[in-house]
Amino acid sequence: MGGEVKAVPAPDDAPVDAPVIRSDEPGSFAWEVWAKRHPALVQRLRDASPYGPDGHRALDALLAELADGVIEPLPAGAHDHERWRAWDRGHLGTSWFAAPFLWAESYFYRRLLDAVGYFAPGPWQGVDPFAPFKHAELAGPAVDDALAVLDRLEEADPAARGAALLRAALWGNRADLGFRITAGDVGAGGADPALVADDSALLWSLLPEGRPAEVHLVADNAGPELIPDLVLLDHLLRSGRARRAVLHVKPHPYYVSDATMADVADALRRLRRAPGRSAAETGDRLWRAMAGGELEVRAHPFFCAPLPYAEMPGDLRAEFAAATVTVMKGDLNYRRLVDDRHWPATTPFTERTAHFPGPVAALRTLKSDVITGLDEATVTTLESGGLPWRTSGTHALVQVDARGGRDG
Ligand SMILES: O=P(O)(O)OC[C@@]1(O)O[C@H](CO)[C@@H](O)[C@@H]1O
Repeated sequence: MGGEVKAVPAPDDAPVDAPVIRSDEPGSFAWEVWAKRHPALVQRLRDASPYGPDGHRALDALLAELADGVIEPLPAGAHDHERWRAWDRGHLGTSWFAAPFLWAESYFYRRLLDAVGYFAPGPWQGVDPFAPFKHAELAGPAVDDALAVLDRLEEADPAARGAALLRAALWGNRADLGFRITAGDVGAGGADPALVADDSALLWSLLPEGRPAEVHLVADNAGPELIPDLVLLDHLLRSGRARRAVLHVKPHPYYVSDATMADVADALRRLRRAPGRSAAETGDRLWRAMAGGELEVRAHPFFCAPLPYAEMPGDLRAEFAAATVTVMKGDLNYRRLVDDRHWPATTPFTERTAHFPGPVAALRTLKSDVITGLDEATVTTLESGGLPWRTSGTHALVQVDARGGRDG
């Protein structure tokens, strides 16, 4: 088991006593990620790209370091060496398993890019190692099938269409349900038993039609998740619920499928050439919105930082402070929003988001241990089911803190 538990600076003066999630408990979700998922990922990378001996050697060395070494710093010449020294919280030189899961995994992806020569001058510079997986997902017929549903949604009234698109963006985070909206879902508006919390009415109330809202969406995964995110932004712009939309993506490849600018461009091209009329029109509208500035993509370095959002730098804080609402997509953004700790599940979501500089909404399928904002009855039902509801992606949530900026 890990040594000293180092507290991440708290966003306020309240004592933070929930234990940080680490990876040193065999059998835990975080432990399995290191022991199984990452070695398997390295093998997939070797199979997907024809790396030379240097690449294979660097991947071998990284795997050996993960298994029984300590966390090594970036090479002194790395362009972001200083940035990572600033982001270090004393974990360099310690075991990967003892460091906080959030910190260590973020740094693992940074080191993986080094191993495959992503940043170094040479033939692999700028080549996304995860691109083969992303492209395969985007090219699949499942995306066409999912997008065909948009034609049917055109017939729904705007509120029902919005509800369906919000749900598609939410379940898109599971990356296999994207647009599989059945006719019954459109406009049904009923409670979804797989939602452990649903503040979607509060989210819509922040975006009434005709107000000059600026919506920020912090993207998670590319392809089957990013497409419904883009379609949702198009809906908000088109229905007059937003005047401007800002899409935040990662500045470089991360967590396998996280979206970068290149993935946004691929998704928009995919929409434009989709067989369904509505999908192609949506792609064209978004293309024009990019040209006109109504849709802007940004890629702040902090989106690949190993730290919670409570520690975001001032320039990013100012961007979110100016937003009518910021929508955080996915599991990792949730972990960074509420801080990656073993919180009691009934800890109020709004208590954990008081540091955020403006109204914020989380759209997340549950894929890791952290959870907040549940009521007692929901927790009892979930726990009595005996299933891994926190980590299996079978459940999802929409949680909203409409107040924003309470910690000054
Ligand atoms: O952010 P996402 O794509 O929804 O999920 C990221 C994720 O798959 O990666 C981590 C484990 O590798 C977990 O936080 C989570 O399950």
